[in-house]
Amino acid sequence: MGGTVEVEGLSKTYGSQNIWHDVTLTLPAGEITALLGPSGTGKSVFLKSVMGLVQPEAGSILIDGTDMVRATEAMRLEMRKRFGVLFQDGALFGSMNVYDNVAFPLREHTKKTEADIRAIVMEKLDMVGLVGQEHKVPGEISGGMKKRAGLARSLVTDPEIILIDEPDSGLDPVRTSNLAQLLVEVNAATDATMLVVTHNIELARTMPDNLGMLYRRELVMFGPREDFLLTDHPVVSQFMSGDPEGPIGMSEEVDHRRDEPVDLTPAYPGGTSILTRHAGARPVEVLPRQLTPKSGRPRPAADRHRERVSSGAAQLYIAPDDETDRARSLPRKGLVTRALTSVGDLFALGLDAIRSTFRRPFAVRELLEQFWFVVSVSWIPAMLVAIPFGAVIALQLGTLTVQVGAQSFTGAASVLAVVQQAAPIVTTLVIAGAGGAAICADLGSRRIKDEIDAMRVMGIDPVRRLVVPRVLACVFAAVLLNGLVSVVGVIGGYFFNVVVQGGTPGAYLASFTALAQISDLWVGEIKAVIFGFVAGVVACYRGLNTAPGPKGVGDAVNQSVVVTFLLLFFVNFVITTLYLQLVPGKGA
Ligand SMILES: Nc1ncnc2c1ncn2[C@@H]1O[C@H](COP(=O)(O)OP(=O)(O)OP(=O)(O)O)[C@@H](O)[C@H]1O
Repeated sequence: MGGTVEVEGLSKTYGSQNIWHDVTLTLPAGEITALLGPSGTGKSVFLKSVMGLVQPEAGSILIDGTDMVRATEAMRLEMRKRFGVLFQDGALFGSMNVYDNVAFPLREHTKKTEADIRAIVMEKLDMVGLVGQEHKVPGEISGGMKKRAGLARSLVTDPEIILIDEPDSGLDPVRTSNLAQLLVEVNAATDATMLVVTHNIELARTMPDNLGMLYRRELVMFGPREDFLLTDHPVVSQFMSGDPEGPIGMSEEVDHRRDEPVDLTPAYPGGTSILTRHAGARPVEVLPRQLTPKSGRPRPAADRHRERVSSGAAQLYIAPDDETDRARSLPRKGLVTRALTSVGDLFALGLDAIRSTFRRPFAVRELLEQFWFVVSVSWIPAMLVAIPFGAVIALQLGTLTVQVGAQSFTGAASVLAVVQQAAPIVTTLVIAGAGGAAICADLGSRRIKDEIDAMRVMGIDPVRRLVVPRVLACVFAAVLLNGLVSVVGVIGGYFFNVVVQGGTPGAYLASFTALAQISDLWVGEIKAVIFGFVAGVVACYRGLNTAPGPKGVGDAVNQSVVVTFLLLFFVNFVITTLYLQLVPGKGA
């Protein structure tokens, strides 16, 4: 049987926006519970809080004794292995076909053979009617198929708690009913605790054992279907009948701002229920029929639920009308506080990436793919920039040394300028502009498609799986390209100094060997390592923290490139100053 989820006094804010506060409810073990509410009332935020993906400011979420609010990320990753989650659009990984998507949690968390994995995957695909479609990638299947594939993936590890975000979104009524029936069959077969977020009235009437409703930042009602569906609470009955008249308006923001209390007198006096109104002239005094498994398999949760209702253990909760709490608004964090928080989070991600580099299993394939990708998009621009850069430095220094009568130092000055300064900066600017921007866009679009959250709820750490390979790819690519850019820059400088400005080849090389030392060459590569690391961490940080929507991804890419450039010049200044102070020049 699935676990019990006990939510106590839970509150969540975003900036100054109070999403909901003091939410208290219990998801009874093995039963199906639906959470309803108009758009924007924070149903998805609540679901993510239960998964530990969103951090509420107050309250607790106890799952068999573990508090998801206070648990460390490592504990949450472990707890989430007990969850199966179906996101709104399935949150399938776009780079894998349906089969690999469904097999993913088994490959990550079990030592099963491929033959065993195949048997489980095909059984789940059969359950959701997707046999024959397993070789298609998410871009080739319909919204409904994505949902069913997401459901199959959420079931492969036999989860104890199944969380489902809007199973009906984007589906026609028949497929919605089929999916609801499928969820009931799954509940009968697994006895898992299920929480379904929806605003589909038919689904809410026929599927769950318990229902709750969020409205105007609070849980207005929660309890067994037998009571909830027969209530005359104006908010609940308006919502359940889809009536445009009533306390629920066009937008949650406007509803929030209204300061008058909700009128709790029934809109339809005389004890008529929402069901009566649904049936028009024919009064219906009984509950709508609840879906039962067509397989004929008994649903143990239904018996336990009946028992709880008849013994009086299951009670309907109705929120008191409390205006003061509702009107509460929180102070917004200042710009400086937000900037400092971002810098702190960026550092924390950098440290986490270093720590996670030494954790197993290491995503070698992802590293190789990312390294190849970063090098392939960066090497041509890097080379094209290196030649004029080397030439400009050689011409400038060549002219200057002639002016002061020190032509014999031209070689040393140009090579050191290219190797120590120009090459690492050029390389990393190109890596940040080409590779880093693409990494940021990739992670950002995965985030807005819920792929990152899907990974976390499967108990997989995105830092180990996604960030470490990308950061290391940037570091290795920076070292490799820095070497190439140095060579091309030095050759370019030699060509312009010796061929164009008439310098002597022997003097060019002799001055270099006389004045430069091996550490001068090393410092360039050390800079490349550090700059590559900075470019990779900033790109991943902005990608993983992208705001919702395509504009959010665009903004994140822009900020990632700008922030990397600023950091690079600052870090270069610090390293150069330290090097020149700490390492005496040859012959100094
Ligand atoms: N990461 C976030 N940052 C800031 N605000 C957020 C974030 N996620 C959600 N919100 C805000 O929280 C509120 C509730 O959003 P949520 O998606 O939970 O609503 P919902 O009830 O699931 O709506 P719908 O039924 O339309 O999906 C919205 O105002 C949304 O803008």
